[in-house]
Amino acid sequence: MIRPDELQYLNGFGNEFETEAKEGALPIGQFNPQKVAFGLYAEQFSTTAFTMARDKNRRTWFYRIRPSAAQSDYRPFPQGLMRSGPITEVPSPPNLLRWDPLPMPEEPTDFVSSLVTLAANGSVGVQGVGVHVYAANQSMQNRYFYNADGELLIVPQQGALLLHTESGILHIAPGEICVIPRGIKFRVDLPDGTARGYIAENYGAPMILPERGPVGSNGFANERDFQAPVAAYEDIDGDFELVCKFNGGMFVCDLDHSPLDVVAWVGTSYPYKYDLSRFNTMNTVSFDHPDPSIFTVLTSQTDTEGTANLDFVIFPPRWMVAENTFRPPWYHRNLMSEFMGLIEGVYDAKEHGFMPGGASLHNCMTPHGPEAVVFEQASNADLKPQRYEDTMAFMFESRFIFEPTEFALQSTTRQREYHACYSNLKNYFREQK
Ligand SMILES: O=C(O)Cc1cc(O)ccc1O
Ligand SMILES: [Fe+2]
Repeated sequence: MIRPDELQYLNGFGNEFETEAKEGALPIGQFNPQKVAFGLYAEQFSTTAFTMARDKNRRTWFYRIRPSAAQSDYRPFPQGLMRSGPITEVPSPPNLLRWDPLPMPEEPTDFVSSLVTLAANGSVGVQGVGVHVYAANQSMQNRYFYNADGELLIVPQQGALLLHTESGILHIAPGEICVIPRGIKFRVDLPDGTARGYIAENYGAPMILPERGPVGSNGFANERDFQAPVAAYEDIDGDFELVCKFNGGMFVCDLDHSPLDVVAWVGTSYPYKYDLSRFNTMNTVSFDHPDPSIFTVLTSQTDTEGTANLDFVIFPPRWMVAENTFRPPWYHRNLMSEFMGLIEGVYDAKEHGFMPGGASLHNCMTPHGPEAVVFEQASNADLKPQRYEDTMAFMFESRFIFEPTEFALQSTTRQREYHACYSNLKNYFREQK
């Protein structure tokens, strides 16, 4: 298996990149010459409408051994526990919800077969988000996958992923993330034998970097730290399956060659990775607890300004220095709905029960905040500078209510007593009267 240090990347966010695995494969000065070099086929791949504004337009030209059209008809593929928004199989309760990590499978299970939907919102393929988890113990064999319903933001929690994509190869380990555009074909190898993590399937506008406002021209996630792969191709014949998720359904077709046969590409739509430790965290150096939007890595915007389809927010290691301040998250009720996961360590609002690989869901107007014991500690803490170490929680935040799946509500991993973490909050007012 390829080692991470053998891979090369193109640095930057939102750039038009060009890369060729064989010198001379990229046409110069035009996109579709009468004959492409080396007998390659030209194929345009668009992940925004042709007419999208120039700064948001995403399309890539592939120069490949065979066009993607060289494939069989599709037939149904087992749906498993993969679901899409809207979730109508069970009513969505406004309850606080939390889950233990998904156990590793006992049977050989690859990335695609292991996908389980915990929640989804919006309308598949158009706007909204699907929230999935994976727990796999086998590399994908003779099988490739693409998602026609949205881009995939993959957040590994345990075990690295080696992603062989049409655009090239990416290695992501826990602490890194990647985004795979809608439609890009890929297969997943597991360098560590097993892997577990979270996925936000973004049906809406492709993710971009949030504005920096008065912070200026540097900080938060910096463009130069995003990495796209260089072109790499497989020229192999054989019996292959191409699985796809399309309009919420799972389908499969046959191929007699590898679909990862792109020798060169130029464009603005490509997978990219980001190391979360590169996030330049901003926070108060005086008092009070800022809104968590200050930790936004990537955002998918809607037509309503400032109201995201999906924000990807992290809670990284950082110094806490706020004076005369209750430092953990305050108690709150929000318009925006919050799905949270934990990559490693402990999250400051929840020292118990929110485990690496686990998840919580606090939907629109569902009240939450620090558990009772954290309230006691933080209200009485000596407020010297304190470094939060070895921790990385994240949030998928959306304007649309995350509807849990039937599996999520019925699963034995669901912590039915989660709400009890608030039951010991005392009436101090009466004591102090
Ligand atoms: O609910 C949470 O833990 C996420 C969160 C963190 C924070 O610091 C402020 C608000 C918020 O929703
Ligand atoms: Fe919250």
